[in-house]
Amino acid sequence: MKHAEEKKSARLLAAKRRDSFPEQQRLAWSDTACQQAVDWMLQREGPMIGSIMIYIPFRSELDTTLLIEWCWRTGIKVIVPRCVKESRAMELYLLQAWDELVPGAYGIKEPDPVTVKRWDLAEQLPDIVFVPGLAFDASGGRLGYGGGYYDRFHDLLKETAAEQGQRFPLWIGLGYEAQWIDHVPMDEHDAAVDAVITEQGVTRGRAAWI
Ligand SMILES: Nc1nc2c(c(=O)[nH]1)N(C=O)[C@@H](CNc1ccc(C(=O)N[C@@H](CCC(=O)O)C(=O)O)cc1)CN2
Ligand SMILES: Nc1ncnc2c1ncn2[C@@H]1O[C@H](COP(=O)(O)OP(=O)(O)OP(=O)(O)O)[C@@H](O)[C@H]1O
Repeated sequence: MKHAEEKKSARLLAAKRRDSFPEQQRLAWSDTACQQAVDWMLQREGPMIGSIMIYIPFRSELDTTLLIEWCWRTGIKVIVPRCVKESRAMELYLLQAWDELVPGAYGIKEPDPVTVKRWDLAEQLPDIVFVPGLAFDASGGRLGYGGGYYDRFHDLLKETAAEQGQRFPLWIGLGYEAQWIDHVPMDEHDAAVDAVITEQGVTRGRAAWI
């Protein structure tokens, strides 16, 4: 990987910066950003959204609670991943209530694999995937924790979309304004986001059509 060292130091810096904001500030930004995502989903043209895939926040990540609860109230299906550490893959589950989450890999809350309904990608792809990040840049660059989980999942989605003749989901980053950086070092396997939503609104990456 060409940018391994550069990414490592960028990760440390970005994590430190994101952690430095007081929790109350982060929660306020999070709720506003979630509301921006709701407004965008309501205003965008095309068929109504049927399902989203979204992360459950850990550490100082943007808190997605408001967006998830809005989807539940609106009848939009909420799909949440679970990490399989051995293969660095993600399994998907249909989340319907908070008590379906249990402590999982890396201390992230994940759907209880024993009781929660599995989501079969081959049957239906989510319409939107909201991805977490340590930092984003204006051309869709995204810096993650380095597990490659979302990049690998992006490949799987691509294959599945091609096999099933389904539309590829919108790939949207969620973060605070404070998470913009000038340039995210991107390797060939890195998936760029179509847009980033923050408390200030939607910023399109290379996909001006969103
Ligand atoms: N909420 C949430 N869920 C998510 C992600 C995420 O970023 N946020 N992921 C997005 O990919 C995956 C989890 N990826 C992770 C990868 C590494 C570490 C981690 O703790 N890394 C160590 C350093 C690793 C090492 O090199 O030893 C660390 O940061 O201290 C955590 C999560 C899947 N689920
Ligand atoms: N599509 C892929 N197939 C196989 N390995 C991959 C793929 N994408 C990434 N990897 C591997 O995963 C590791 C982490 O990649 P990278 O540093 O880009 O992670 P990241 O995008 O920051 O993390 P994440 O997506 O988990 O937030 C690298 O070793 C990389 O080679």
